[in-house]
Amino acid sequence: MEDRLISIEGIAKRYPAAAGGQTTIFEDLWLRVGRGEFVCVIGHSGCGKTTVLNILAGLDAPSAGAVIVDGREISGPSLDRAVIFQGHALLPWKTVLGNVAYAVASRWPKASKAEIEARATRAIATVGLAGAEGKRPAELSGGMKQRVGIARALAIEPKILLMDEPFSALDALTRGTLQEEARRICRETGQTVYMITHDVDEAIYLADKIVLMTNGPGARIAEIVVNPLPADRRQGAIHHDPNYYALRNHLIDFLVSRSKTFRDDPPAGYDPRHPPVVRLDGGVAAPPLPSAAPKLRAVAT
Ligand SMILES: Nc1ncnc2c1ncn2[C@@H]1O[C@H](COP(=O)(O)OP(=O)(O)OP(=O)(O)O)[C@@H](O)[C@H]1O
Repeated sequence: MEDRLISIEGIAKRYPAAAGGQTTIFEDLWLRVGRGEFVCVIGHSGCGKTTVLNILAGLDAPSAGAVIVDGREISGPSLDRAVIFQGHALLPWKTVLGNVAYAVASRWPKASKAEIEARATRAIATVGLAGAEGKRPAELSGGMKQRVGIARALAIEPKILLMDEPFSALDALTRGTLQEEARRICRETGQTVYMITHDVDEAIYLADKIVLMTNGPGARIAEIVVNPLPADRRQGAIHHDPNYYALRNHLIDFLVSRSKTFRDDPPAGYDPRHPPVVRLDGGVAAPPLPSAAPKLRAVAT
């Protein structure tokens, strides 16, 4: 039985349309995320991924529906939910230690300076930045700044880590290293993560579950793909896993074709409250599948 931490319950987002009326960016989104799960969300630009993440962060509100975290409906930002954006948003006048300590002090306002610095120093070491505590953001590379962003988020021990394409602005080598560290840290700490990515391989490496969103307007969650790769996967070797190409093909096929056709041609029996959960286990094939897709088994949540 899943220990549910996040429950997205029928949320929609609408904006006034230029020609009058309203534009519905997405509607009737339902998703449950278990404690300790690493969820990656994939979908084309404009389908509302960032809007959903902002709603989870409490920075935006849905036009309909609700988000329940740990049994309570969220109504605004909270230190229980830390956000890591693509840009690092560090305070330029503070050192690495100062930036992380600032967040720690907001979380535990009664803690002593020594306790705050000790906690911040530990988080900085966790992301491999020991020795750089005294540097200011202008003295850091993009990868180092993003590490500080991760340290700052982790240092406050959030219930949920929300990441919006956190590695997309980095060079390939740094991105790979940070993906490995993010996965290691999140596994070691049992961190629950909700992350947006455009990078299919990043999702395959990091996620326990991959949420596929259809194109907007009126975007939906088309399905939830359970990652069949073993938990102790290694980044440089995942392409040797027998399920790797089937998974990759399935995700790319969705982005290339089904994300566009889903709205007009949803699979028979599609229920937005229970998007199909797809498992690549070589089992019996079930809809919704294009003919070229690997054998999948779809089960209701
Ligand atoms: N304040 C606003 N008023 C009107 N439309 C808006 C507003 N904010 C966002 N939108 C629209 O909502 C849609 C979803 O935006 P959002 O940034 O959530 O998409 P996304 O899937 O994260 O895209 P990307 O992958 O490009 O970051 C876009 O079409 C955007 O133009």
